[in-house]
Amino acid sequence: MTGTSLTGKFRLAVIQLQVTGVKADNLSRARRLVKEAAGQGSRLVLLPECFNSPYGTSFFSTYAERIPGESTQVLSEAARENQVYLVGGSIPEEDDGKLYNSCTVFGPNGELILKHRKIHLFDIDIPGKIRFQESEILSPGNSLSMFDTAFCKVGVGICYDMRFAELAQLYSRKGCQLLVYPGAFNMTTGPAHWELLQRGRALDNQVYIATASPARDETASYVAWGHSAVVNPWGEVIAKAGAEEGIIYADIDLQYLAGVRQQIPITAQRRDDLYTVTSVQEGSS
Ligand SMILES: NC(=O)CCC(=O)C(=O)O
Repeated sequence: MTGTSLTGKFRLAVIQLQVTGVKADNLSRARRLVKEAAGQGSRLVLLPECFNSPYGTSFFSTYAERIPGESTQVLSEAARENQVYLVGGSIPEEDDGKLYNSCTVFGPNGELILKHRKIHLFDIDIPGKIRFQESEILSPGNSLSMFDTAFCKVGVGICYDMRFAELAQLYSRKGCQLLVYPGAFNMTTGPAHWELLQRGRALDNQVYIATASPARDETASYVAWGHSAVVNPWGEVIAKAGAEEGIIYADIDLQYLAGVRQQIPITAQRRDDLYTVTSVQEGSS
């Protein structure tokens, strides 16, 4: 279903969850915070990357689940009970002997409407700072992932996926007005790039961007930067968390987005005769 509400506005909530090693606690806290967000009028709620498990290659196989499974059952119920679109962050997914970093999205009836497997695995090596190799354990997804809501079309990426401008551009060209990235940047790249990337993706594509990080836990093996945020199509940060657990809210205004696109009409001005970004998955939606 496409289209917008009568006002062209809807409320988005981003949950910056404190993720612990106890899966049941992560699930119950996520469920409680989804309810709280819905109670504040949110129609779309976003959870962080790896919301049911500590983030780290040594944890993925232990916490991995099939989909559907325990964690996605909780997400489905939370979406249905609260009548929200729920972007369920991500979980380590096990399928056919492989592990993926997968985001599931549920509609207000609790039905699974999308599964996105992280396309770009987080493999970096910054000497003296951080080395992380998701590809030692995980397999990449191979699909773009978009879903329709009653308000607008939404594109999904997971964390490192945000570094790839082409993906965001394709989502925008396919009609997405909001891009969501569950993510877990770290204490090196977080302060340097997290907000910059979000503002860049928003400005380049004249879309809203929402990111959800786990809350910071200084005792964890991987310390997440936090600072979940929402950025508008003008490139302004309109909601931002600190390092701790909490919910941030933003009103997504599609008339405002249309106004920005009208004032600075880069889409119509693009020189498709000189350059283009194409998907090998034409028709994917
Ligand atoms: N979980 C991730 O993909 C982390 C990405 C990250 O920190 C980056 O700098 O990129």
